[in-house]
Amino acid sequence: MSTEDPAATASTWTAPTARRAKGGALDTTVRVPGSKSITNRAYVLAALSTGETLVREPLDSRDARLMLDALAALGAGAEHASDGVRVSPLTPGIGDATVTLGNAGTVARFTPALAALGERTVHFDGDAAIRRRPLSPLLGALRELGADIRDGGGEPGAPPFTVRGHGGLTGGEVDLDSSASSQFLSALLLAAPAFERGVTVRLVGTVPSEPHIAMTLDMLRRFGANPERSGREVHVPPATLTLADYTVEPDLSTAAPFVAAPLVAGGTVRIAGWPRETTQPGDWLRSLVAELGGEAAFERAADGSELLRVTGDGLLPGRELDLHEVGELTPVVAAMLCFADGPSRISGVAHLRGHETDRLAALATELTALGGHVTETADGLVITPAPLHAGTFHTYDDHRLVMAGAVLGLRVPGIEVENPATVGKTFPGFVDAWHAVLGEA
Ligand SMILES: O=C(O)C1=C[C@@H](OP(=O)(O)O)[C@@H](O)[C@H](O)C1
Ligand SMILES: C=C(OP(=O)(O)O)C(=O)O
Repeated sequence: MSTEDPAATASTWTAPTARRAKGGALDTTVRVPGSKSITNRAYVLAALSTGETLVREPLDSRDARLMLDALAALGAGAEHASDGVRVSPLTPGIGDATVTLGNAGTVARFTPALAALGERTVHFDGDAAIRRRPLSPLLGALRELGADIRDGGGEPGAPPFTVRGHGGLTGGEVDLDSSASSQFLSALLLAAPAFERGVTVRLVGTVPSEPHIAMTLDMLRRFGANPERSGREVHVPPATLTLADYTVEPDLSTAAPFVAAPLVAGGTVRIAGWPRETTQPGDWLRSLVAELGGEAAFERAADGSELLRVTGDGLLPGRELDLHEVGELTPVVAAMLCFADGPSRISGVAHLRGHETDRLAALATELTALGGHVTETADGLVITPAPLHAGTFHTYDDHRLVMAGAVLGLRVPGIEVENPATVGKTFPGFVDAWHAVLGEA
């Protein structure tokens, strides 16, 4: 998997219709790769630990490789073994280093603090898209906590920028507006055990993607830190991190199009390894299935492993959904709701304008171009039922738009998904897995 800008490999993919599925209704099991959010947190926490950590079943994708490359540039080690990736801690080092961000929010937000803890001069830059994504509230907070960060000639507080490491960060109290991305808060919390005074973050504004904050706190605890949250304050005292072994869960947000498939096309799809307890936002899909008239139930496979069985009949009601906590699911959910028999409204996701692309604008434009009646609001989308037709679905270098295009193709022949390779941000094997689910492997 290349970490080159995927725009370079543009082509189109005709998303298969479910009509072609063997035997009519879907009936299959799919295994999705490891969680991007958990994998990249595990790598960061492992790099901050005192000993080696074996990260089992990690995601291998553009974002995960960018994170490993970033940590290597900052002095950590990563050895690919048959049972996972062995990450060894950051080492001090001098001279210049470069961190390539791609369009990975987790790399752009989680690694600058690590550079400030070291002694290198580290240059950060990435795809054109990451230069437009919000970062400045985080860089401002890091400066207040003692980091030496210099703008690199573009927009202030955006890539390119340089972090000059002076061997550590004082830390302490800081105000943070994390309303544009929960990753700002996660970034401070993940690095805080290594700050001399830890950190106390006083939150200004509302933080989206709440499950991702719960994920950060949970993983900090597993690595030995003691974060405490009280109202709008989060405190992480200094701590020595260590964890020998960590197993990554399947990515439940990557599972979203596979959960959508039986609801949109009718039939059953089983998702292997769905955890009974998790902090992942994708777990909310189980309640969405019920709300949309389908069924999602845990099942045990013949080999004893857990599955989530999702069943639907292709009939979907319109719904009003606040996706503030689960924003990354919006593209797939919007695609599903295009097939509902009544109007729908998605709200609470203004921050999606700062994702891989402006997802609200992209979804409204692309779904309208295919015949849909989809309009943007300040913080979401209004979707009114209308028949869709064949056409090109532009994906704006956004993996989740590829997944949304696949869902549209289930019921609309001739959806040409532009640049399917960009899905490699989180699931390089997505197109093959999708064909397999439709019985076309
Ligand atoms: O911390 C994380 O791993 C993530 C947090 C969320 O970011 P935002 O809060 O910016 O939406 C989510 O959308 C992103 O895909 C992954
Ligand atoms: C917003 C997303 O990614 P990132 O980690 O780049 O923010 C996403 O995966 O939907």
